Amino acid sequence: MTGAPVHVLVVNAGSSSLKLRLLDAADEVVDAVALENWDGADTAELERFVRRLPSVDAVGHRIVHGGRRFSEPVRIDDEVREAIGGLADLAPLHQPRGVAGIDTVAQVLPGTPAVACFDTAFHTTIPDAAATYALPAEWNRRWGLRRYGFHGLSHAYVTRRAAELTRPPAREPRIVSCHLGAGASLAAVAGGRSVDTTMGFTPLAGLVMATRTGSVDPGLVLWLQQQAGMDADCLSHALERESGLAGLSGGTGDMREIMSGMDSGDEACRLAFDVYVHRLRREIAAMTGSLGGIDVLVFTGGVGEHNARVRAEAAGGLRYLGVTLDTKANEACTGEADISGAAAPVRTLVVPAREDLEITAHTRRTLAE
Ligand SMILES: Nc1ncnc2c1ncn2[C@@H]1O[C@H](COP(=O)(O)OP(=O)(O)O)[C@@H](O)[C@H]1O
Ligand SMILES: CC(=O)OP(=O)(O)O
Ligand SMILES: [Mg+2]
Repeated sequence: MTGAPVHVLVVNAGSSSLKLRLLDAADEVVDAVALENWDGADTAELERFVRRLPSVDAVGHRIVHGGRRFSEPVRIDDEVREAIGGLADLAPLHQPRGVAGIDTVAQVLPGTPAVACFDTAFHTTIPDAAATYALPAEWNRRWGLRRYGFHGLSHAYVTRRAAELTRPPAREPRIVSCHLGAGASLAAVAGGRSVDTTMGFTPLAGLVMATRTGSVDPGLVLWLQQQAGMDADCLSHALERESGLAGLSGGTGDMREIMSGMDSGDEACRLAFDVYVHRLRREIAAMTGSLGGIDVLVFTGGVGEHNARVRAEAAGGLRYLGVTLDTKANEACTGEADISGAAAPVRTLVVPAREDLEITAHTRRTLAE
C-alpha cells in the first residue's frame, strides 16, 4: 500500500454485540451494521458485510485484552494473532470473539493490513498504587497480576471530547467517565491520562453489568468453592454469564427490559435496578477520591447515552460533590449534550461512544509508522 489508508474497516467485537463500520478519508461513516447477541461462532454476517464493501484499505480491530505485552496498537501478523488468542483465559467473553473477527476478515480480505487496538492500552498510565493488588508480591511479579482496566478506547475518546466541550476552564479537567453498555466501567482521568478504573485484571470487576457480577467478595467465591462444591468452570460460567442484571432479575440483562419490569411491579427487576444504581453512584464517588475531586462527569455506552433515569438516580446521590442535573436537558438529550444544572460546579455531559473513531486514528497512525 502506498500513502495513508483511505477507507478503514472497524471491527468492534464486544461481549454482546458486533459493530462493523467503514470510515472514509474524512472519518465519515460510509457503511455500518450492528449485530446484537453475536457470540463469535456465526461469522456469516460479518463475511457478508465485508464482501459488499467496495474498498477497504486497512482494518482496525478492537481487542479487549493486551496482557503484559501489548500496551499500544500493533500491526497484526501470524505471531501477533497467536499472542492475542493466547490471552483468552483473561477475557473469556471477549478475546475469542476478537480473534474470530481477525480471522474472518483476513480470510475475505487477504493481504489487507490490519491493526489490533487494545482496550487495556489507555490504562497503562494508572499509577502503581491504584494498579497493584495486595497479594504476595512474588505472584504479582510472576504472573503480571495487576489492574489492567478495559473500555480504554471508549474512555479515551469521550474524555478527550469532554475536555474539548468544557473548555474553558483552561486547566486540564478531572473527569469521571462512565461507560455503561453490556459491560460497564468507570475511568478516572486527569490531564488526559487514566489514573484509576473499576475493572481489574479481567473485565469481571467493578460495576454491575448485563450478565457479569462486577466486584464480589473474594471470600464469597472461595466459600462457594469450598462449601457449596462449585468447581472453577461452574463459577466462571455463573459469574460471567448468569449474574449481574440478568442474575438478579432472573431473566433479562437488558436495562430497557429491567425498567419495564420494574414499572409493572416486578420486585426482582426493582432490586436489580437499585443494586446497579447504588454501585454506580458509589464507584463514581470512589473515582473522585483517586482524582482529588471532580470537574466533569461524562456518560456513554447504550445505558449511559439513552437512559435518563439511570443518570438522574446516580447523580441524585452526588449533590455533595457538586453534581446536579438539569432535569429537562437530561430527559431530552440526544447525541452530545450538557445536562448539568444551571449553577452546578461539576459539568455533566453525555457523549456517544465512538470507539470506531479512536480505532481508525490508531490504525492510520500505526500503518504510517
Ligand atoms: N436506544 C436505547 N434506549 C435505551 N437503552 C438502550 C438503547 N440502546 C441501548 N440501550 C441499553 O444499552 C445496553 C447495551 O449497551 P450497548 O453499549 O449498546 O452494548 P455493548 O456493550 O454490547 O456495545 C442495554 O442494557 C440496553 O438496554
Ligand atoms: C470490556 C467489556 O466489558 O466490553 P463490552 O462492554 O464490549 O462487553
Ligand atoms: Mg460495549
